Amino acid sequence: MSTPGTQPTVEQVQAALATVNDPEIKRPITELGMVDTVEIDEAGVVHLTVLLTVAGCPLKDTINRDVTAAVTKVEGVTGVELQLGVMTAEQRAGLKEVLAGGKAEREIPFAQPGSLTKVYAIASGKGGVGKSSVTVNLALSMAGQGLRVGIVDADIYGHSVPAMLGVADSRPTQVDDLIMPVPTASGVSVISIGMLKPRRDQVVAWRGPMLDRALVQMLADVFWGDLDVLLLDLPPGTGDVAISLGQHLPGAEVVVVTTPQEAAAEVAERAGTMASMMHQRVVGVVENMSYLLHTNPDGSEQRLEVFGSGGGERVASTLSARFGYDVPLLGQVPLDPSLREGGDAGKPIVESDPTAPAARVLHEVANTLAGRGRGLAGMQLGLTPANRL
Ligand SMILES: Nc1ncnc2c1ncn2[C@@H]1O[C@H](COP(=O)(O)OP(=O)(O)OP(=O)(O)O)[C@@H](O)[C@H]1O
Repeated sequence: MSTPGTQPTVEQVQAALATVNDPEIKRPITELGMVDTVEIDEAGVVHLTVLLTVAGCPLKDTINRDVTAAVTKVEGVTGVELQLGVMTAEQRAGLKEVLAGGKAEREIPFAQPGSLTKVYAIASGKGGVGKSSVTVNLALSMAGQGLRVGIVDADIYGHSVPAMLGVADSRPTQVDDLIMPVPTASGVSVISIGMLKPRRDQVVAWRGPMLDRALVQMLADVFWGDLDVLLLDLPPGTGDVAISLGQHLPGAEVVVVTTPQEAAAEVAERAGTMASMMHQRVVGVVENMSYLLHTNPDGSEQRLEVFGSGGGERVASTLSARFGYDVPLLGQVPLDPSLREGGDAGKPIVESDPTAPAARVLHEVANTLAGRGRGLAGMQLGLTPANRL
């Protein structure tokens, strides 16, 4: 037993631990929430648990050595019993928050090589074809399967996603320069370019560099946590946002939304080609407003092709031929007043009327996209640097 006066205190041990940096993060382990428990017994032996960020951390020996050395130096310490544990997902989320909050340099988590988040950009040639409706319904359908889903609404003309999800009036909480995405009732996290404006009704003339900053802010300054899927609602066309996205997230894959109309299909092909120029893979085409189901007086059903037919098929086959890989038609979503009503009411059709034909098709598309694995097969290995285009 140590003599009176030399018994170390927990504070002294904590102060010693504060001198130990995590070797990878290069910040004190005490700041990172890695020190779990500290106890000192009567004999002056320090029993402590240090949590590693991931199991099998390759640098655990270094941490073990540094912690033991630092604590041994505290006056009165007669021994160190160090146990290494692993952070829970929640503790890791807390750690990430600490990191993102204090970071000067911004990093897009989804652009990091180890990112496990699938990123789908939903694009269209022209406005009003239902791109936002498709985005929110796919998100909710995937969330319904238990996936962690985030949406970035980058549509500068429409930014209608928050209203469709019932969070039109919500503003994101900000912790220092870290922005928390707005959670919806169904657990989807959303951030909209409209939320970055000081006032909702404010008109902003988004220009290239400003748009680029806004996109990076929505990707890097928002604490997304661990997402399985991130969906981006792009503005229609082949403009600045598509270029910025291609530069910042070349690994994003693109879903093209079109209507059956010839004119819509033609511009949709251009949006798809733009994505390919930015080395993004086009994973498929969704045809929306394909037909209206009409019940005849005799009870039989008929498909009224209000906007013509064949647009989705045409975009899919043109892009397949152009890129040399299969760009499938993922689904044909019928016109359905309850799809519009659901969007207007903040309760999209896959939740409000999940068995409606339109909802079924959207569920199918969501299943297809959610089921696509990661890997080189899904990546474009372009040789031209994106910023030269
Ligand atoms: N299949 C459908 N049946 C009925 N209404 C639909 C369908 N798809 C979309 N709509 C309605 O059409 C309107 C335009 O849809 P939406 O806002 O999703 O299009 P968008 O392509 O995102 O447009 P923008 O790019 O201009 O924002 C909305 O009112 C939406 O509710």
